[in-house]
Amino acid sequence: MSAPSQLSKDPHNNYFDFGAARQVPETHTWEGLYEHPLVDGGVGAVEDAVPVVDLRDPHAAEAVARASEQWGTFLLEGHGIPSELLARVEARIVSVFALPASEKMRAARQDGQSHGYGLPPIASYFPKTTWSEGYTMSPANLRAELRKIWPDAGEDYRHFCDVMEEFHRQMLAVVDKLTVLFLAALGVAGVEAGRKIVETMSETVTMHINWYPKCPDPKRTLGLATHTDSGFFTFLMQSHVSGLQLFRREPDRWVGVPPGALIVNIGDLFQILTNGRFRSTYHRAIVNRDSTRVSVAYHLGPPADAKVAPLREAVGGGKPAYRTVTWREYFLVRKEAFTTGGSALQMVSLSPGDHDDDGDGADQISEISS
Ligand SMILES: C=C1C[C@]23C[C@@]1(O)CC[C@H]2[C@@]12CCC[C@@](C)(C(=O)O1)[C@H]2[C@@H]3C(=O)O
Ligand SMILES: O=C(O)CCC(=O)C(=O)O
Ligand SMILES: [Fe+2]
Repeated sequence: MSAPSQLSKDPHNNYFDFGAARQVPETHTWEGLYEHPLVDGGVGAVEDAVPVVDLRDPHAAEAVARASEQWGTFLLEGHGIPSELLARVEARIVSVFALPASEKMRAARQDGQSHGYGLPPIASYFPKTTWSEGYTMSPANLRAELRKIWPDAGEDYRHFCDVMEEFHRQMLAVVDKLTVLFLAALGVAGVEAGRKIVETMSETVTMHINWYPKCPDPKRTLGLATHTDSGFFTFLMQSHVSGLQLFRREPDRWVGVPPGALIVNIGDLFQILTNGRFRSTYHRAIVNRDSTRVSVAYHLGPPADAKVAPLREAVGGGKPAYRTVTWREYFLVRKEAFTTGGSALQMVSLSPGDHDDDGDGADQISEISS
C-alpha cells in the first residue's frame, strides 16, 4: 500500500495500489458477505431470471411496470446503442484508471463534493474500504472536469471526452423512450409532461465510472458496498465480466446479474414518486481473481432542490406513502440512515413500518450494518 504524503488525510481517499497487492489487507476485508446464498439471474434461470424489457416490444410498458414493481431492476434490450460504442466507452474508462496515481489524484473528490475521482460518496459511511476506484462526472461539465487529469488537453483527453459525450447523446434517446414507457405504466397522460421531465433530467445527468481490479482473495472483499441508487433511475453498463448482484427477499438471496447487458435500476426517489409502486433495489458489486471489471452508471434524477412527492396518479384514492423531499435533503436522510443502521425510505415514510423498503421489517441487510 502506498500513501504518498500529498494525498488526502481521509483514509478512504488515500491511494491504494491494487496492482501491487498480493493479499487483501485488513482495511479492505468485509464480514458477512456470504451469509445469503448466491443464485444465477441469467436469462436461462427459471425462478430468478432478471426480467428483460425490449424497447421494440409493443407491450414494453407492461413489461416495464411488472419489472419495476416486482424487481426494481431489468435488463434492457433493443436500446439501439451500438455495442461498438459500448466497447469504446469501456476502453476509455480503462485508460483513465490506468493512469499513474499522481495524475488521477489531481481530480480527487474533495469532502462533500459530488464530483471527482476516488471512492463514491457512500464509501465514507463504512469502516472498510472497497476493492475499486471510481470517478463521478457530469456530462454538462465533462471537459472542465477532465482537464484536472489531463491539463494539456491532449489526445487521450479528447478521446475520452468525445466518447463519453457520444455515449451521453445516445443515452438521452434511450432515456426519452424509457420515460415514455414509465409514464404509460403509471397512467400519467401527456407527451408534454414527458418531454419536460426528460429535459430536466438530462440537465442533471451524473455518470459514475467504476473500476474493479483483479483481486488475489476476492471472497474477503467487496467492489461496491450494498446500496440502492437514490435518484429516479440509473442505467448501468458493465463489461463482459460478472460482478453485479441484486438482493432479493423470501428467501433472502443474492441474484447474479448476467454480464454485458444494459441494466436499469429504479432509485429511491422513483419509489417515492410512484408512492411505493416501483421499488428501488439493493445491489452490490463483487470482484474476482482473474479479470478486471468496469462499469458506468448513468444516474438520472431531479434537480437537487426540486420537490419530489408521490404522484397524484400513483396515490389515486389512497394516501401518500412518503413525505415530500428534495434529492439534496434525501442525501442527508440517507447519511443518517447509514450511521444509525436505519432505512432512508422508512425515515421519509408517512406510515413507518408499512413501507419497509425490503419487505420484512428489518431495516438493512447484513453487511451494511456489520
Ligand atoms: C448522482 C449521484 C448518485 C450517486 C451520488 C451521486 O451524486 C454521484 C455518485 C452516485 C453513486 C455511485 C455509486 C453508488 C452511490 C450510492 C454512491 O455512493 O455514489 C451512487 C449515488 C446514489 O445513487 O445515491
Ligand atoms: O458496477 C456495478 O455493477 C454497480 C455500480 C453501481 O451500482 C453504481 O455505480 O451505482
Ligand atoms: Fe448503484
